[in-house]
Amino acid sequence: MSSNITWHDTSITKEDYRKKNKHSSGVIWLTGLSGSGKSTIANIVNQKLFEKGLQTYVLDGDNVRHGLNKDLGFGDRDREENIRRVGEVAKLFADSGTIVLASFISPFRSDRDQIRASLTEGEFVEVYVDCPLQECEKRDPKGIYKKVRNGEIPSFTGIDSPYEAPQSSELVIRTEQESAKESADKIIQFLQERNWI
Ligand SMILES: Nc1ncnc2c1ncn2[C@@H]1O[C@H](COP(=O)(O)OS(=O)(=O)O)[C@@H](OP(=O)(O)O)[C@H]1O
Ligand SMILES: Nc1ncnc2c1ncn2[C@@H]1O[C@H](COP(=O)(O)OP(=O)(O)O)[C@@H](O)[C@H]1O
Repeated sequence: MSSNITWHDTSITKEDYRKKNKHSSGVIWLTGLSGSGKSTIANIVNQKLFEKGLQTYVLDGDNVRHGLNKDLGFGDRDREENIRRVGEVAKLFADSGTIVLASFISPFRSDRDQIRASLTEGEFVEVYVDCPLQECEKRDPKGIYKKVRNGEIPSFTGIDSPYEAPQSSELVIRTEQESAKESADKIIQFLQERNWI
């Protein structure tokens, strides 16, 4: 299908962008149930890194589904395509020297692993935002679980659509047991240990 398309190398490389920014780049991938705390934590990390003068950006499921992926729903195939496209976008951001905070349910292990494989080793940090369904449902920040229980939303993750928890993520964050700020600090500490920042 793409046999007539040629890849163009640019004269400014990822390393050049990183040198200019004075820090490394890559993808911090937050995965977990709806309401587990992905967006909240991604936002705190983003704000803290931004305040340090770093080049960062948040890619968030709800937002991306308003634009780039507004043609996609929540069947297995559409979720897979959602994550594939977002993975490609995240890779472009990483190539531009940006630290990307990607916050998506991303329920399928193979989809997340494919993004890891598409990036250079060490550029993908999987963060499992672990929170029991019962607690997510109690929080229900958008009132979405209420709608699910009223039968208004089919194929909802954790209810009647699967969630495959990571088995070897770089970080596990238990948001029922720690504050969002503590979780954000853990991620930042990890980036410091890995010499990203
Ligand atoms: N059926 C169903 N299942 C799960 N989630 C649903 C569904 N319908 C709508 N929503 C809302 O969409 C947000 C999840 O979008 P994602 O792009 O992260 O999902 S996925 O990775 O493609 O599974 C999710 O937002 P978050 O709460 O931020 O995770 C929900 O608010
Ligand atoms: N430790 C915590 N970490 C993150 N969010 C928390 C925590 N404790 C309570 N919350 C609350 O839980 C909700 C999580 O919502 P959100 O960040 O939108 O989750 P997600 O993006 O995973 O759907 C927010 O209302 C947030 O204030």
